[in-house]
Amino acid sequence: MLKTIGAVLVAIFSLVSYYVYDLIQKRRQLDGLPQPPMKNLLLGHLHLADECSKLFKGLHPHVYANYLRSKYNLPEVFYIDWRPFGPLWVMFADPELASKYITTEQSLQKSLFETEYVDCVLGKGNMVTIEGAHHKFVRSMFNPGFSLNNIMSMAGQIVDDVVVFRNKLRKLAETNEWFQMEEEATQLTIDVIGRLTFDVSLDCQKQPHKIARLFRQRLLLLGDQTSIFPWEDVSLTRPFKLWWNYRQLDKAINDELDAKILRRANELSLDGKSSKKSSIDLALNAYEKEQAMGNIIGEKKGLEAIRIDAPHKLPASLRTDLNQSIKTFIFAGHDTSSSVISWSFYLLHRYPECQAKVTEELNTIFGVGSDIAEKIKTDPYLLNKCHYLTAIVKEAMRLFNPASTLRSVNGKLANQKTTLTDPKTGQTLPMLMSNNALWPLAHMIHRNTRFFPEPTKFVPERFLPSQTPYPDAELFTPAGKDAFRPFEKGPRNCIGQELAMTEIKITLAICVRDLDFVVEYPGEAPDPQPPIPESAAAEVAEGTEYGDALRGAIKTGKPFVRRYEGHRTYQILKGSAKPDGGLPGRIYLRK
Ligand code: HEM
Repeated sequence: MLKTIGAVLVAIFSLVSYYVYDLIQKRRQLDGLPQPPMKNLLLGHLHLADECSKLFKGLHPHVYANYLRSKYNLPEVFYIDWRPFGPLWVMFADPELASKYITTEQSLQKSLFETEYVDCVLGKGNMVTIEGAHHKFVRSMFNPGFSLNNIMSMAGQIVDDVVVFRNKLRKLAETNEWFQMEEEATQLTIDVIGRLTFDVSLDCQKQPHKIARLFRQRLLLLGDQTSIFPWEDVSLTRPFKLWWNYRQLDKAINDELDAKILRRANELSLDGKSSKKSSIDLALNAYEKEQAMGNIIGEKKGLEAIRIDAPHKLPASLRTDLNQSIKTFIFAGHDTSSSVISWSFYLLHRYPECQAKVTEELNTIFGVGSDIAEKIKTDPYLLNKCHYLTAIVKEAMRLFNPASTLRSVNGKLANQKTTLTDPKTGQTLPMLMSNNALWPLAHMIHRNTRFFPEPTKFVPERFLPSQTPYPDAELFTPAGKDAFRPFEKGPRNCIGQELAMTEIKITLAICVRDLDFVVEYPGEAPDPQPPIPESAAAEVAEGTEYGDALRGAIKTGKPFVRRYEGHRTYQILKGSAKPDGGLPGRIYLRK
């Protein structure tokens, strides 16, 4: 017996020793590469994971690398080693290198850290995580539905949904009711996605819709995604609840899809094409055309062309692609757009001079006291003249970007570059190392002072060459062409970017001239406006009032209201980067 126990102990000891030895060898590969200081080879940068998760508790982890870069004055590509509790990160603050090696000139596969999470939300086979020919097929089927021309042709319907939103806000202003802006904006963006996808409003703004409810429930079920250490977020019932929620969501979407197919069958004109412009209509048109030409992968050539005019005629693989794509549009499109709408309201209140400028622009383009909703319906291209409004949306997304991409080098693929050369330092940097993830971190790139001087300040004019206070910024040079990347770049960029920009601009154009949103967190003074620091590292530095108070609270464990770069409305991770607390507050009619 003693012999057996002894043998087991020796085996465990040998395994642990080998594991530690292997980890230390892996950390040694980072010698001489740009990185923050390691405490020792055993712990790597885990002490920094601990520091960041305490200083920025509750915040979206995309703030960590930006903080470490300023604190340790790191170059524009650097490594952070969180193995074995996370990946070896390769962080990019240089937009040119990010596009050249990761997203555009060479477009790398999505990283496992991204695909595992997204597949858990949407199920396998969704547009965000599929690769290669399957991705090309699905993307090209949906491209027509998301083209700018098609979105502009649906502007009138988007206006109808925005008018419901504006009327709700007006009512909330009349009753002086406390509410969460992001909640209201999310119902609007789901209605807009419904319009674009099915050609009917899901009417979420008027009554709760099953699909929206199940989806929101799903995101909540996924728990805390900010935990770095596995023991921080454990739930035994979660897998079952997620499975049940998935079944219901799948069914609800299939029901809506079948209803759409039946409506389309009635709408089919004599030549067999639907004149409707929803993305499902256009995708079915594209599929039928490709199928008639024998271009569908996996189908034999010469099969008789089908017309999908009844739910049972939808091929099973196409049903799965459509169902997964609808889920993806809701996932990728609802809270990203609603967050930008929410932050734009917040920022316009905080910066009255910007509010005055946008009001002046709206008055000039649409007329003083005009019904902007009606004017956009008559001529949606008037939106193209709203240059300052567009700059506000861009600056809101620069400061509070809702999403980004994570990639990895797959050693099995031929012709893939596995090292990069940083032209500024001349150093060759490996991109392929054990368990690593490459992050062209929009949050950090958007704070790169070469392109965005005084990065923590809200300055919409920086996007307008004739008005920018930073004419020497590299944003206006070829090097700066990819510096603003809220929708990412290359073949895997956001398919919904024209829809997002159009719906956000329509919403702001219709609402912000008359409505003023003021933040109010429960139990806190309304309208918090902490000073804007030079950087996040300067804000939390020891010796500053906020930095010392924060450290005191960390030590004592007392509750503490955090802020980031001078904003109480910091970003949290819940599917995407959203405003903390759903951006709570009250709305007022402007005099
Ligand atoms: C302000 C709003 C939005 C932002 C900031 C945003 C941002 C992004 C980003 C950064 C990606 C790349 C993700 C990755 O590589 O993993 C992406 C992909 C995607 N987005 Fe958006 N998005 C927005 C709105 C929308 C909307 C409204 C839709 C559709 C209704 C949408 C649908 C998608 C889809 C389907 C993908 C995957 C595309 C592909 O891989 O081919 N997004 N988005």
